[in-house]
Amino acid sequence: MSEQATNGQTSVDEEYEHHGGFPKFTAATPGPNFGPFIEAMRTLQDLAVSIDAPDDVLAEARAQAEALAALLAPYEAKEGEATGGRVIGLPGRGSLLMLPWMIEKFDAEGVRSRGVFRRYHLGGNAAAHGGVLPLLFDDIFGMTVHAAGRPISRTAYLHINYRKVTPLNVPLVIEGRVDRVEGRKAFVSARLTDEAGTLLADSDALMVQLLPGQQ
Ligand SMILES: CCCCCCCCCCCCCCCC(=O)SCCNC(=O)CCNC(=O)[C@H](O)C(C)(C)COP(=O)(O)OP(=O)(O)OC[C@H]1O[C@@H](n2cnc3c(N)ncnc32)[C@H](O)[C@@H]1OP(=O)(O)O
Repeated sequence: MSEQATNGQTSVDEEYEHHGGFPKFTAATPGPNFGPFIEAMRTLQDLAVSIDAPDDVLAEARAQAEALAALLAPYEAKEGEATGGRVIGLPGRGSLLMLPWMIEKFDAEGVRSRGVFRRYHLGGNAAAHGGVLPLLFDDIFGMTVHAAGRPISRTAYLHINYRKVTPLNVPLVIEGRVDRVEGRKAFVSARLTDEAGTLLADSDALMVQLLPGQQ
């Protein structure tokens, strides 16, 4: 823990601990039902984008979905306290927004993650939607700078080369690394391949370290 500055301002070390204006995130350890609950929600997302059901079935589904929302609404928590996104051992860290991929490697040399794009990621003609690849790359870059020991940074730019169509329900691998650092700037890159090593997309991005108090 850093020392408190005598003039009442926070010290540089404390600003570092707060990672700019970000809240400090700690890992969550939910009960055993959280992971299966999130997986069931993903299956629902797959079905919500793929069903062709009669209206009486939709009426029943709507009633059940509204009942589920009413059950959960009293437990809404603010950022940094909600469980989703803070469970290291779950796909996508237990976040429904993130790709449901598992981190395999997380160190200063780089981050590797493996998973599949699912039916709810469909863009067109059996390929992943082009808009979900930046989500995957941006998340791997956030983790990559974190694993490299850099303070919380924001993505200033992110460039993607779509080399081949990205298939659904096929195990894929993404690897990210820090290429170089210039002051607040970390230049990062990542590659998305299939398990045979075929390149599907690659990306490079600039992650800029936040200043004290910066949102
Ligand atoms: C245990 C529980 C689990 C936790 C385990 C997970 C870990 C995970 C951690 C969370 C990780 C969060 C990760 C959030 C990731 C996002 O938030 S992504 C969201 C999308 N990005 C944004 O919203 C960013 C919006 N933009 C901004 O906020 C500001 O533009 C920025 C990027 C902070 C930069 O603004 P600034 O601080 O005013 O800096 P500025 O002086 O303009 O630029 C600094 C330098 O960068 C250069 N630069 C800035 N922008 C650009 C650009 N677009 N192109 C080229 N150069 C640029 C400048 O030229 C300058 O260069 P130098 O002159 O110093 O050489």
